[in-house]
Formats: sequence, structure tokens, C-alpha cells
Amino acid sequence: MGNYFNTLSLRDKIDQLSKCRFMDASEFEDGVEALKGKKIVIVGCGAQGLNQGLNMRDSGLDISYALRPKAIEEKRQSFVNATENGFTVGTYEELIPTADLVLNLTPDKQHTNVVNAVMPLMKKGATLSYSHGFNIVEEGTQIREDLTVIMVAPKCPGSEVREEYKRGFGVPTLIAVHPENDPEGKGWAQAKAYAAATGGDRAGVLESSFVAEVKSDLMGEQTILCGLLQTGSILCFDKMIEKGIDAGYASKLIQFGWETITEGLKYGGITNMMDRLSNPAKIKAFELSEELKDIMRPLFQKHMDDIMEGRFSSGMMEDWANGDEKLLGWRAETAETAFEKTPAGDVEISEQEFYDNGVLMVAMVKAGVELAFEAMTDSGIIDESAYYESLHETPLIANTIARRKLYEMNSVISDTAEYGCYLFDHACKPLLADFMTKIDTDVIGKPFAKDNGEGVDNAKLIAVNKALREHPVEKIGEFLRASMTAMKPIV
Ligand SMILES: NC(=O)C1=CN([C@@H]2O[C@H](COP(=O)(O)OP(=O)(O)OC[C@H]3O[C@@H](n4cnc5c(N)ncnc54)[C@H](OP(=O)(O)O)[C@@H]3O)[C@@H](O)[C@H]2O)C=CC1
Ligand SMILES: CC[C@](O)(C(C)=O)C(=O)O
Ligand SMILES: [Mg+2]
Ligand SMILES: [Mg+2]
Repeated sequence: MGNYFNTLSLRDKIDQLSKCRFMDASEFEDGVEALKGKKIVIVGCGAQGLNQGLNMRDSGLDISYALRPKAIEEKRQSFVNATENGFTVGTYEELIPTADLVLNLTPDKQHTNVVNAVMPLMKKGATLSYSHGFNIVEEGTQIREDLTVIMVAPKCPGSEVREEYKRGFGVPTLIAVHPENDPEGKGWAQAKAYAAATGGDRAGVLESSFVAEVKSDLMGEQTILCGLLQTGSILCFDKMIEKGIDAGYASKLIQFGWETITEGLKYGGITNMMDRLSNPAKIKAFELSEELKDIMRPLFQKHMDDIMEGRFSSGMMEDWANGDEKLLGWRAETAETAFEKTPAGDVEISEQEFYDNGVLMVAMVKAGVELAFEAMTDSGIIDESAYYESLHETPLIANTIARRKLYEMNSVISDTAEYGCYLFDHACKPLLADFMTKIDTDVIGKPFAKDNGEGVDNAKLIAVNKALREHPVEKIGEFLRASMTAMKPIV
């Protein structure tokens, strides 16, 4: 075993990284047919395991859960999740040999153990599935030749996979078949049926590869999706307190602000989010975001390079071997931040006020989305994939902060994402220290300017609007959002 990506020729690396085809809705006309009547056993009943299983059962599929003996004996949360929802639960020995399809939905750090335990029990010709390709791509796990290996990766936390399905929609999903494991040529049909069963086909499915999914997923979660939202929350909160803004107000503005401003992003991209500001505030947000982009670009590029070259994964795997020492320490530190410890005040903040008093937050979101998109596409990831991992998923992560701050975000995302989030946050905060000394309450905590239009330089406004609309993330966003017309509002 070793890093699978690093063993590929440059030609194969480019080929797999750039595998990305937006699938037409007509390709899902058979719905879940390819999996109807098949025995589907999910290993693990956590964030993805429970929520994917609920959606798949509601879509008419036969779902049960294989848990480790201790989880069953001690009635752990995974056991409670599965049994309280009326699913059959059993040990690996009881359920895996009966399975046509095994979904490995345990944390990435457990994949080697789990696959080693499960694979010998799987019947000949069965299928093994992942929702993130880390084990195959970064650890180079080799799967028995008779088994088909597929990936169905929702671009979103498990909780939102369920919530969007209940709203009658779904979340964008990447599907793939591992080129080394498709002995019967049935992988694509099964992956499509699985994506339809989770509701993913209603939001958009990309025919992708394990490689493209892993490299883009790691980059999105470390930078804009989680890392920058954490850094931005802490810095913006601390600045407001330093400048005398009421702590309850500051806490509420941040906790619910990301969700509100990124709802604008979800519907109409960066253009719409920025259009929600007054003209003077929009120009200010644009200028701040340009400055932020110049400061943070090298950090975004470093994360992309470390991911591509395997340095990120080998560093994280060292931490796995050390019993998650760094991860657990960083998690404990986050719980002690002033933002985390200050409850949101009992104060009304209107939807518009979140924009008007959160100009810096808007600038941070714009800078982070654009930088993540640019770093991914500069490294060979295709625009559609980069869009899902930057712009589309940001609101879905912001929703988790609205629920219970950074604690909720970091609990709901995978351990892999959480580790990368802290890594980015620790590098980013010092990088923004000088920039933050110049920041005042006119861009965070109080309205920037109420006199919309007065004193606006028309030429500057036209140039800002043009730059916003012409960014490549806006072009691909317009195309992808056209297939999301059934999307339901959250805020
Ligand atoms: N979190 C998310 O929203 C997303 C996750 N993913 C991917 O989905 C996969 C699952 O992640 P996630 O849902 O976060 O995982 P969780 O941490 O939420 O779930 C872990 C589940 O696995 C079980 N488990 C833990 N260790 C073992 C083990 N050694 N053997 C067997 N079962 C074990 C746990 O049960 P117990 O401890 O009770 O035995 C629990 O039910 C990962 O590959 C991740 O990258 C992809 C997209 C988003
Ligand atoms: C953003 C983090 C994620 O990749 C996800 C929810 O999509 C994860 O690994 O949890
Ligand atoms: Mg993801
Ligand atoms: Mg992830």
C-alpha cells in the first residue's frame, strides 16, 4: 500500500483529475432500479451512514447496518441511531456475507481496519462503496479483484443530505467507479442508482473519479468550507469585542450571519451576495476581498500543493498513528475561544442587517470562494467540481454554524475535514493579523453606509460589477444553478 495517486503516470494523473462530466437528468430515468431488491449493508451509522440510509430506505431500498460488536453491546450512538429508526442491526459476520452492496461509511482513519475486516466476508462479485476516496487514493488500498468498487460522494454534511431530501431536493453528488475494480462493468449503473436513492440526481451529479473527488474535497473543506469560516468567525468576533460592540450582538451576528449571507450566494452566486449590499458597501467589500485574496493566495496554494503531492495525507496519517493527538488538542482549543463561549444575544437582527453590518464577512466569503476555485482549477480540477467544493457547499456548512457554532460544524463534518480545518485556521489567523489591525466597526458590527449611491464613483462601480460577473466561478455557477430550480429556501 502507498499513495495510489503518486504511483500514476503524469498522463493518468491528468486523466483522472480532469474526469468530470455533468450528467443529464435523463441518465437517471431508471431511478433506483439497479439496486432494487439488492441487500444493502451500511457499515457505520454516523453522519453519512444514518442520513444516506434513511434516504435510501425512503427511496424503496433494502437497508441494514453492520456495526462492530462493542457498538452493539454498549448500545453506542450508532446502535441507537439505527435501531431507533427501525433498521435491522447485526455484526459483520451476520450481515456482510448476505450483502450485494456494502457501503463503508466509517471515518476515513478507520477505513483500512474496516476494509480488512469486511473484505474477507464479502460474497464473490459484490460491490464495495465509499463516500470519500481517501482510502483508495491516499492510502492505496487494494480491493479483491472480483469486487466492484464505487464511490457516491454527497458534497455536503450528512445532516443536510437528509434535510434536502425531505425538502424534496437533494445535494450535488460526485460518482465514480474505481478503474482497477469494475470486473463486471456494473459499477456505473449501481453508482447512478445509489445517487438517485439519496436524492443527489435532483441537485446535479458529476461523473468523476476517486482521484478528482479526493483532491477537490480535501481542498474545499480545508479552505473556504470550514477553515476560513472558522478563522473568520474568531477574527470578526474578537474585533467587535475589541471595539466595544455588545458581546451578545457580536456573537449572534457571526453565528447566524454566515448562513444568511451565503443563502444569497447559493441563489445567485457571489454577484447576488454582493448585490445585497449598498453600492458604497459593495465597493468596500470588493476592495477588502482583493486585499484578502493577495494575503491568503499563497496559503490556499500551499494547501492545494500539499494535497496534490500527498504531504497533507501523510501528515494527517501520522496524527492517526499518534492517537489523534493534534486533532484532539485543536478541538479542545476551539471550544475555548471567546466566540464559542459567548451565547448569541436575545436581539433582533433583520436579514438585511446581516449584510449591512457584516461587510467584512461578505468580503471573506467572496475571497475564500474565489481563491479555492482558482487554486483547484489551476491544478487541473474541472470547474464543475471546483464550484461544488467552493461556492455550492459553503451555505450548507454555514447552516451548521447557525445551529451550534463551530462545535456543530466540526462535529458534523468528517474527522478528515476537521483536521484540515484546524490546520488552515492556525496558519491563516497570523497571516491576517496586520490586515485585522486596520479593521473597524464600519465593516463589522455597524452599517457601512446608509446613504446608498451618494458619493459612489460610477466608473469604479461598473468595474467592480464587471469583475464580479466575469469571474469563472460565476460563469459555471450560472450553468449549474439552472439545473437546481427545485432548490428550497432555508432562511
Ligand atoms: N461527515 C460528513 O458529512 C461527510 C463525510 N463523508 C465521508 O463519509 C465517511 C463517513 O464519515 P462520517 O459520516 O463523518 O463518519 P462518522 O464519524 O459520523 O461515523 C462514524 C461511524 O462509524 C463507526 N465506526 C467508527 N470507527 C469504527 C470502526 N473502527 N469500525 C467500525 N465502525 C466504526 C461509528 O460507530 P461506533 O463508534 O459506534 O462503532 C459511527 O457510526 C467518510 O469517508 C467521510 O470522509 C463524505 C461527505 C461528508
Ligand atoms: C466539507 C466537509 C466534508 O467534505 C463534507 C461535509 O462534504 C466532510 O468531509 O465532512
Ligand atoms: Mg465534502
Ligand atoms: Mg470531506
